[in-house]
Amino acid sequence: MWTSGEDCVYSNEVITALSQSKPLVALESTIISHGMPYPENLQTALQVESVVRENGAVPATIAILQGKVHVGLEREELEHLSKKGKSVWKCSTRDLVYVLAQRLDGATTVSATMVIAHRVGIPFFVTGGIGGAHRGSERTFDISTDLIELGRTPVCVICAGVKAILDIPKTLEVLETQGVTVVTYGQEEFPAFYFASSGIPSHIHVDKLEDISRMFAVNRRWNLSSGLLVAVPVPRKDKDISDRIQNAIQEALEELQRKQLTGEQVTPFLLQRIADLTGGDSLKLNIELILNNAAVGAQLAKLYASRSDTSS
Ligand SMILES: O=c1[nH]cc([C@@H]2O[C@H](COP(=O)(O)O)[C@@H](O)[C@H]2O)c(=O)[nH]1
Repeated sequence: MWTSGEDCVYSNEVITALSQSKPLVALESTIISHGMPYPENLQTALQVESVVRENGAVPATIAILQGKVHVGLEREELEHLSKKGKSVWKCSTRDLVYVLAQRLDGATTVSATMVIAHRVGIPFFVTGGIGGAHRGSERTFDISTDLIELGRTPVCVICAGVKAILDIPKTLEVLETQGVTVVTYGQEEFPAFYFASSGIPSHIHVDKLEDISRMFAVNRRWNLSSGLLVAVPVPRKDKDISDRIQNAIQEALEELQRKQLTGEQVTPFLLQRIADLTGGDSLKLNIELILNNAAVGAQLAKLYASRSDTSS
């Protein structure tokens, strides 16, 4: 446990869980500030935490507030981040030292949340979708740090696959290069966030959470530096919504090209445009898939905590 009270503040719920070795699930905060509008972001963050509790684990939403790492947020802190939205620093691994040193507020992305979760000893982390290799990344080099962090931080990340706004085959190639084990839960095809189907077969798929728990136990026993990425298909398979989201993705990508946005602005812009163009349907699906991931992640954390062959 990271005991430096100077830099790290734990919520009471998280402190108790850590001291009693209860299963914990880390949650990111960029999804709250940059991934969704207010008030849906606040409602979703609270719901995700409830789903984690209902499934037998303790939620630890991670963010940086006035230069301190918070592991577990109180309601007013969640409200603060939700309302400040995109004016909060989008903090990926490269930004951590700046945001901490300047005593800023930072919403942690998948990469920074992984770094912090690992540091405080939380092996499971639930999110919606990870960042990836953007379309055209062979020219722009726009590849999310999330993929690199997965290669060097041994945390089990539960997501709904990789968004179709990204280049999915390239994303999987980069993960392979980084030595990341990617496993799809419950189907053969790798899921594409809004869509259960991507047309791309998974390198590894399993049907039981016990298999994933055992894989992560091996990862930890071998002391690997890489993480385990678990892809959980979105539960709703509605052809009509899928078609509308597919069209919206095309339109949003064309707008992106015209606007010439780059770097950390790309993902929030696309998510917002797709939500606008689908009249909020993509946002509803986004919320559904995160809640589903939260249930799966909490069950997995609980299962893992009951193993007799692990120490963490
Ligand atoms: O559906 C979502 N996917 C991803 C993100 C966030 O976007 C980050 C990736 O950003 P970039 O593509 O700039 O690396 C992820 O780590 C995550 O925090 C999000 O808010 N919503």
